[in-house]
Amino acid sequence: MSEELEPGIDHLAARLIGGEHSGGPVENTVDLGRIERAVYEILLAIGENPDRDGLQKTPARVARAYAEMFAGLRIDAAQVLTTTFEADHDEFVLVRDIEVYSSCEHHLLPFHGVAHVGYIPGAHGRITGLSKLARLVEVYARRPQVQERLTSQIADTLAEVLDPRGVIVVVDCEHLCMSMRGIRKPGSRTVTSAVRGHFERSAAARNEAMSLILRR
Ligand SMILES: Nc1nc2c(ncn2[C@@H]2O[C@H](COP(=O)(O)OP(=O)(O)OP(=O)(O)O)[C@@H](O)[C@H]2O)c(=O)[nH]1
Ligand SMILES: [Zn+2]
Repeated sequence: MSEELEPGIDHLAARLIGGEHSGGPVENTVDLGRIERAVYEILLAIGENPDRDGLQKTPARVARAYAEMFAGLRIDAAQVLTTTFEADHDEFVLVRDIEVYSSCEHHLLPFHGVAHVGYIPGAHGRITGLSKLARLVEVYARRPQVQERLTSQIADTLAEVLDPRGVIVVVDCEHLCMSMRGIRKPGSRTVTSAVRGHFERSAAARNEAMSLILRR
């Protein structure tokens, strides 16, 4: 079993989130060996034989998958937004339907769906690259999460770093912990929203943004 994170994994995580260029260096490492030992124990505990042919590499595979799924824990989200541009544009900017794969922190099962991220640039007219909004979603999604916190973390980081007039974030996901186990309601969606600045104060601005978010 490997004890240290393979160099390739950190690079993979870095590329996924933005890497040295926009996500900052990945400073800490995941203890792959520890995950492997734990997964080996889980396989024993469910009554499987972890040493049978098909399962021999499973603990190592799961460890690498976890390193990727939780790579966001080791990345400073604010670093993702360091590329900003001056622009005359002071109207609403929205990136819709950003695919989200996250893990619920209660069951470590996936929840997946879409995020819609919009903001109105601030008085200084600074905007960020559109892809950076999706990278911001990635950084927070690749952590053990609850959907409410994911939504507000995206909104708060945008509000802090860009100092925009307003921010609106809507996340719409299906939680596999509600679909494949427990209450077993496949297809149910959870929708969470977070508004900051102008969108908190103005119902008209909120409604206009929501109509663009919901437009099909
Ligand atoms: N608010 C919120 N709840 C979540 C999220 N993801 C999972 N949950 C819920 O977390 C709760 C955990 O409840 P518990 O009673 O401690 O755990 P449980 O016995 O496995 O619950 P059931 O899922 O109802 O079987 C469940 O109601 C989940 O649906 C999330 O992102 N936000
Ligand atoms: Zn869950």
